[in-house]
Amino acid sequence: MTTPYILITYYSRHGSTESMAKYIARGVNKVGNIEARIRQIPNISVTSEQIDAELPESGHPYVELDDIASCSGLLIGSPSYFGSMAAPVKHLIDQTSTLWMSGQLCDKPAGAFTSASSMHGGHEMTIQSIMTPLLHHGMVWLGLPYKNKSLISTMSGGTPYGASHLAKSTSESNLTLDEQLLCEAQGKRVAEFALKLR
Ligand SMILES: Cc1cc2nc3c(=O)[nH]c(=O)nc-3n(C[C@H](O)[C@H](O)[C@H](O)COP(=O)(O)O)c2cc1C
Repeated sequence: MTTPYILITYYSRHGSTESMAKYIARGVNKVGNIEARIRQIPNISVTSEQIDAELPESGHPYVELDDIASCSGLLIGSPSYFGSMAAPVKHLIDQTSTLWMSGQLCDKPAGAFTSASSMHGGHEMTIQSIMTPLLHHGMVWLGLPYKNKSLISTMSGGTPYGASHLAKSTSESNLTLDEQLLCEAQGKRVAEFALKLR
């Protein structure tokens, strides 16, 4: 029997959201009997003729529809772009209509995480923008409960809707300890629920 996995898929241009994905995977892998699968979301092109390379130049492999279809839980990460998910993330989600019709994601746990460069620039809104389509899929939305003390102590990212990182500059991807702990807590929670819901 294959080990169940939580798919952590993200888009990241400057590394912050990718960094969060790694901490979230740590939380998943702490649970046991379930593993983290990290996949990046490819960028999209402004010219429809351009074909992306099949393999990314660096980092995690590109996500495929099969990764999404067979996961036991899903965590999607996006930088905050104008208070919403980045276009490549929406583009990926818009390719999941076959999974919506077959109900393959229904009753599976889900969450989202984001990196944003200003404190009030849309952390929560970005996470909520990802929540909407995943609710259409019938997924069971999981936030971050306040029993995680880092939600109170954080002076940067971290929301009850999902993990976030405050990247003070575009290239700043170092998470604070509170942000790291919240990422881990989110991964662990989704993994635990995935095992309960199976
Ligand atoms: C097109 C664009 C729009 C952005 N919009 C926002 C925004 O609305 N709020 C915000 O706080 N940061 C915004 N940012 C900053 C990014 O969210 C931030 O740099 C993020 O940490 C990048 O994540 P990455 O390192 O994973 O690429 C924007 C950046 C770009 C390029």
